[in-house]
Amino acid sequence: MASDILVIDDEEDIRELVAGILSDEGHETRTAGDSDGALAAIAERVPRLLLLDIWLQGSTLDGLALLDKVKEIHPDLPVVMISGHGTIETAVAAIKRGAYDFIEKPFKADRLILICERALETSKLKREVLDLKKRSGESFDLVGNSPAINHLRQAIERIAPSNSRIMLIGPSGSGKELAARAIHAVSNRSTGPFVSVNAASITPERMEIELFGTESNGSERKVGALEEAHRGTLYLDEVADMPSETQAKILRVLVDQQFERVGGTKRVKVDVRIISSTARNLEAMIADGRFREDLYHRLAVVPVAVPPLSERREDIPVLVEHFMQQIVTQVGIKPRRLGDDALAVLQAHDWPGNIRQLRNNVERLLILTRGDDGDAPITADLLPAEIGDVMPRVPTQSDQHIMALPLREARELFEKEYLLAQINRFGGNISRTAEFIGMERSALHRKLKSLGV
Ligand SMILES: Nc1ncnc2c1ncn2[C@@H]1O[C@H](COP(=O)(O)OP(=O)(O)OP(=O)(O)O)[C@@H](O)[C@H]1O
Repeated sequence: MASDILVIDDEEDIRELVAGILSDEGHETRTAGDSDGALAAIAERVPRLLLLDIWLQGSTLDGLALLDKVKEIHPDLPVVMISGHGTIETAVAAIKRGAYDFIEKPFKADRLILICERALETSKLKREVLDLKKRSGESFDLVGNSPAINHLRQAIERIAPSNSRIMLIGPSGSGKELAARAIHAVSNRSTGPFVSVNAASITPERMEIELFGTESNGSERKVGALEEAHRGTLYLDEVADMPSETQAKILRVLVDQQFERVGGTKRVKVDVRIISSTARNLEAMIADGRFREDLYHRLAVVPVAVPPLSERREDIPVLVEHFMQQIVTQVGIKPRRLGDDALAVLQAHDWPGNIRQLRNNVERLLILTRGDDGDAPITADLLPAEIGDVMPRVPTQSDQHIMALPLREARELFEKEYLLAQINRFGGNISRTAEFIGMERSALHRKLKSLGV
């Protein structure tokens, strides 16, 4: 990986030696003997990596001061410090101030090359992650205009600025984590970390290590999620799956605002806002003694309901559009139009897996049809059978095949199934159903009555 590297050292022979080794590896190198020369070179063109001597004799700024200055202007530019014998402590201090690593003089060429390659690779990965985040259109905006999602949005705006603990209650895939991220993003902790712990995917034995971390427990040393989330938000996903011992410990953290690492004795104080979530009926679990009532009251200071997708079907068209855009940019495929029939099926389905399941289906459709004619709309027959099943299959409730029925009965059966599916699609709204199927509202009412619906 050829890169532009700036070597800053007051000793000319070291400068030239380092630059020579790196040039032999195919890198483009520039050199500077003091801080003014270095800043001028950076201003001319920002290099990909700086190699910076800690001692810069006869220079306006010494190595550490120059590091601070560089980090102020280019926080993402990686800097490797060159330390002489006896300046190791300063080198360690430099790392705390943002340097990537240090190399001690005298050094072997291999070691210099390795450290530089690593610094360049890490910085490249960081840039790629940022870029991917941008391209994936990752945002914490809740898409939708239904009364249900508007209500949720208002609740988020109202509760985000306070520090109160929130419990998000809603079925799997309904957007609880997204809501938690949205709360964090508009809270006054937004510049702090958002750390997510999924209680359902961690074994009970690992749970405490994940949450509290360990203090030199043999070879393992781990910073726990609570510590990681200091000055930010800790999202505890599916709290109902937390083992009872962990429940007791979490309760103590909430009461004392401090905890001990696994195998440790020191009390660690943290400032963390906890947002928790559950898809289960915690009240029933409390009644059965499977969840602590005192913990529930501490976590659910503000309970917020996240509605299932079946209660906000009117959001389905905008959600589909939103996911299409997202997937098209992520996967790098051409956008497609969804036919009215496919949209009708998607809107009529019950979505037990909620928004996540809808997103998966949009992705599947786009991938399946990527080689097809880009202008033709995607039709309903491409949807998997379990999604298409909501469309009236005639006859559904009768045991008899439709061909065994006289026309009047077959027509009535069809009308009943068709109307039920359409009404369900419009969330039970008769006016909107009537408008779509092209009937007067009063006529539809009469029809439903005559069909015994
Ligand atoms: N209102 C929304 N607008 C846009 N995308 C959404 C919305 N709600 C959810 N999503 C997307 O749907 C997917 C599932 O959401 P999320 O992970 O937040 O659900 P969850 O309720 O936390 O699920 P689980 O309980 O299984 O952890 C994510 O890709 C999320 O970005």
